[in-house]
Amino acid sequence: MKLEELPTLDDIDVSNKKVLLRVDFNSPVKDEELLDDSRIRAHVPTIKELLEKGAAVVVISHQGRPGEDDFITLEPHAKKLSEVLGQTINFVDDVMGPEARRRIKELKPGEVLLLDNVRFLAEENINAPPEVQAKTYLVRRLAKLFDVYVNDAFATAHRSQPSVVGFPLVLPSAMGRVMEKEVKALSKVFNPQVSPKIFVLGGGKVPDTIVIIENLVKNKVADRILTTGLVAEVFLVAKGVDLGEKNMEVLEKKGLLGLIPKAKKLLLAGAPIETPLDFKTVDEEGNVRVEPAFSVTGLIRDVGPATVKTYGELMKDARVIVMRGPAGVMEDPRFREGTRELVRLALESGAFTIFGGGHLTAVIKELGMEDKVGHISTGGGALLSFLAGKELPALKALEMSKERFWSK
Ligand SMILES: Nc1ncnc2c1ncn2[C@@H]1O[C@H](COP(=O)(O)OP(=O)(O)O)[C@@H](O)[C@H]1O
Ligand SMILES: O=C(OP(=O)(O)O)[C@H](O)COP(=O)(O)O
Repeated sequence: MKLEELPTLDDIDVSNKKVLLRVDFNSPVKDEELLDDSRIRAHVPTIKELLEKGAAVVVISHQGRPGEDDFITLEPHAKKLSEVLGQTINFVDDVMGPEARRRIKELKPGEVLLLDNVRFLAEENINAPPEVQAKTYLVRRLAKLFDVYVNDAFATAHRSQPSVVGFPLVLPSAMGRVMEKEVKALSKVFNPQVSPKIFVLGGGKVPDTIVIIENLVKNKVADRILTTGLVAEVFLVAKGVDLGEKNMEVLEKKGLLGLIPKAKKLLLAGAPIETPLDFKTVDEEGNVRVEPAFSVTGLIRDVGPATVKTYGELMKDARVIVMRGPAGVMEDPRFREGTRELVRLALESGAFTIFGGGHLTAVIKELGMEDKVGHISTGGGALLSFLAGKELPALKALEMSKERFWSK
């Protein structure tokens, strides 16, 4: 099935219906506060449209992952949503317990209820095929309270989790406006014929990024891959560079050392992967300095100026630049410069730019350069999986839903 053939809000009747709307409100967080509200704002048109069409809208999302600092309640998201929607949002600190179910049942057309972080449920943290996820407690408990399921969470479309792929198998389903816009825009802007294509990949989700790099290389999508963030550290170690005890400890604690053989394999196969020349580091006394990548003594926090310059030069040759994940720990203003400069250089390069992930969206806004961007995706991993030619489970599930409910 072609993606354009998936049902949208134009194809479903939601008047007086109870709609379960999966969004991605997952936002950068510091000290339990939201650092950026772009993802919340992005879903407002879908929510407004459903309300205007007479639906009672129950919104479901995740935030962070268990064990991470950003794994928090959606209470701040509810406050923000009320503000940007200009309407009071009902919030329940529960997902499928008696209180949540009571509030869902009582919700009236024109009202919005936000459930709490769906990853508070163990089931949501497991990836499995749609048929399996349709049988989870979450889906069995909640599906009977709804008439329609709408998936607007493009940024989570690469996850095969119950709230993404389980509901479409048991409820008539459609894409929300964000999902529709992303899928249509990316299919249009990402022309396989236009090259060179440079991918600048950073951030902290290294296992996902390595799988994506494998696909980018296998399908010959990327002409060059410039690594930053923790992704770069793994590739440097794979090249045999000694990053020092402290950085190796970080990689070990994050469970990233196991990825080194995969990274080595990619390098040995001649994958066009570049690594940073220098880093901004911090020592135990809190002194920040720039150190060459091959003789690092402090804790790596950002890429250094030589890396920015070299990557900037390489980006000048690109016709398409895809960037995802920050180059350093940009939550700390002392380590924001690498990410900011790389974003700026990409935007000034003249290439068509595609940015993904919550952190970079925040930087583009901060630079005030939104008008120079080719496409800002709400997704990071989902965007790259899509561009690397992988099937997105969320779309696959919507396709299965269409076959089950729409062809009758
Ligand atoms: N060298 C580094 N060491 C530790 N953490 C890093 C490093 N570089 C980036 N990070 C962290 O990666 C996180 C963002 O990664 P990720 O979630 O993959 O990006 P995004 O949300 O933009 O998709 C940030 O919290 C940032 O602090
Ligand atoms: O922020 C997200 O992905 P991204 O960092 O790749 O953009 C999505 O909310 C998915 O989150 P996950 O990678 O914890 O499944």
